[in-house]
This record gives sequence, C-alpha cells and structure tokens, in this order.
Amino acid sequence: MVDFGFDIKHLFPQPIIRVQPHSLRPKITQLHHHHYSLNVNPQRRHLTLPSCQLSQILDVMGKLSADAQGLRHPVTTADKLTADQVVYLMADEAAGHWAITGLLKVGTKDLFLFDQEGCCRRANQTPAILDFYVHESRQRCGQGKLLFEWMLEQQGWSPRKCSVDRPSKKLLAFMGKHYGLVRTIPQGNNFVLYEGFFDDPITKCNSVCELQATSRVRSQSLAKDQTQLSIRNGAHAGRFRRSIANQESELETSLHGRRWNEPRTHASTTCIQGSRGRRFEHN
Ligand SMILES: CC(=O)SCCNC(=O)CCNC(=O)[C@H](O)C(C)(C)COP(=O)(O)OP(=O)(O)OC[C@H]1O[C@@H](n2cnc3c(N)ncnc32)[C@H](O)[C@@H]1OP(=O)(O)O
Repeated sequence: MVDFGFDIKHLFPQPIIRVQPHSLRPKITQLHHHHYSLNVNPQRRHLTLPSCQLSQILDVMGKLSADAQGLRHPVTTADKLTADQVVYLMADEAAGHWAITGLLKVGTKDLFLFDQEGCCRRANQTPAILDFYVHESRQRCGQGKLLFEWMLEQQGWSPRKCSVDRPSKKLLAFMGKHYGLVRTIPQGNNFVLYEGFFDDPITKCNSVCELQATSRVRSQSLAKDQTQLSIRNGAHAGRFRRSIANQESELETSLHGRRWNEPRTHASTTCIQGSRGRRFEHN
C-alpha cells in the first residue's frame, strides 16, 4: 500500500474513485484564495487542496506502475491526463489507515486495427486500457479484478471490446484468468485486441478491399473497351488511355481521402488495406 504525507480518507467516499483531468488542475484563483485563507506553512499549503493531493497520488502511483513494468517513463502523470482519459484509484484501510492500493487508467483511442481477416479498419473511440497497477503487497488477492470490474461498470464497457496498450505478461494472464480472453488478433501497433472485438454489428461500410476490387474491375473493363476501340479506331486509343489513367487517379484520390480525411464519428468504421507492421494509430 502506498502512504502519503496527508490524510487521503476525505478523497475516498468509497473504496474506488474516478479521477478526471478537471479534478486535478486547480484554477489559479482557487489556489490564490486557498493560500490566503489557510494558516499553514507556505511550502505545504498547496498540498491541502484535494486537486493537488490527487495530482500527487497520480504521479506517485504512475511512477510505481512504470517501475513495475520496467518502463523508463510513467504512462500516468497528472499533467499527461487528457480529456478523453479517466483514472480509477483504489484505496482501503486494511493497514489501520487509508492507503492507496491501485490505479487503472483508461481512455478512448482512434485506431486503425486489423480484423480477423487481416483487413484494416478504422475504429474511432475504441475503449483502451492504458495503465493498470496494483501495489505489490496486494497483488494476486483479487484487488485487480475488483478495480477492473468497477471500471467496466462505470465506463459501460465489456472486456472483449477493450484494446490493451502494450499489456505486460501479468495483465495478459489477468485477462485470460478472469475473462477467458486468450486468443488475440495480431495488430501492427502496440495494442492487443481479443477475438470477438469485431463481432458486434458495426456500421456497414465499403472496405478499401472492396473499393480496390471495384477499381480493378473498372480498370479491366476500361482496358477491354480500349482494346476493342483501338482495334476499331487506332486514332482514339491514346485518348482512352489518358481517360483510364484519369479515372484510376480519381479513384486513388478518393481512397486516399477516405483514409485520412474522414470525420471522426463514433459509428464510422472504415476498412482499409494496409501493410502489416505499419503503425496506423492517429490522435
Ligand atoms: C496496459 C497495462 O497497463 S500493462 C501493465 C499491467 N501492469 C503490470 O504489469 C504491473 C504489475 N502487475 C500488477 O499491478 C497486477 O498484477 C495486475 C494489475 C496486472 C493485476 O492485479 P492483481 O491484483 O494481481 O489481479 P487479481 O488478483 O485480480 O488477479 C490475479 C491474476 O492476475 C494474473 N497475475 C497477477 N500477478 C501475476 C504474476 N506475478 N504472474 C503471473 N500472473 C499474474 C494471474 O492471472 C492471476 O491469477 P493467479 O494468481 O490465479 O495466477
């Protein structure tokens, strides 16, 4: 368990709390008012603000999580928490006083993901598990499951629909044990997806595979027309060749536009053929 130099009990009306960026950064006026209204050591004044205390807890827990995973830089810090991310903090008083026992940071990501057929799909607002840590003294006691279940309930997510950012061996084992999630869908980025991720009915859309097949058929039929016409009238063959080239180029442009310029909507999922190993995530 992790102790801090201040009492954390007032931060935890229940054992797990949800922390969002707006509860971390105190407004300047709030800080100013606080400094003048409290008769405490100026060095420690800011630590009496709940938002500052939460920030400190996040920084310390983020660092411990990074150490546990062998990462050079913490994934979680108060400063790095963005509007589409949430941190769940868990605490208890098993040691006779309230102490922090775990952290779980989640968020949504717009990702390009490979489905089971190897077709690349654009998946907006994908639930993502970003950082998960239970203090060493409390691991393998069901604390992680408790925290994860709470998060799923609050977020309205199901485990199968979560992408996991660079899971550790322990987290892979955790997902297997508690949710039977073992079989993964290979991705070209750091995220792990489990089979079943694409199972729900998703917005039907033209995949790029289909569009490119259409392009090929159109090219073949244009080429056929061209051959017939060049036999009939050799003088017009050049013009037709240029026409084919123009149409192919238009189709390519429209494909390119679909790849990178589509509006970011919840339901839209676009299937794009991409080379494996290439990272498609965009922020
Ligand atoms: C996206 C990411 O955040 S990746 C990084 C994940 N975090 C880490 O690896 C940091 C260190 N590990 C931890 O903090 C914890 O082990 C967590 C968060 C992964 C799991 O929390 P716990 O409280 O241990 O989970 P809980 O008790 O509910 O479940 C235990 C199961 O998790 C897995 N697990 C936990 N610890 C280990 C371990 N040392 N070795 C192998 N599997 C482990 C096992 O499946 C275990 O079941 P078992 O004991 O029957 O083998």
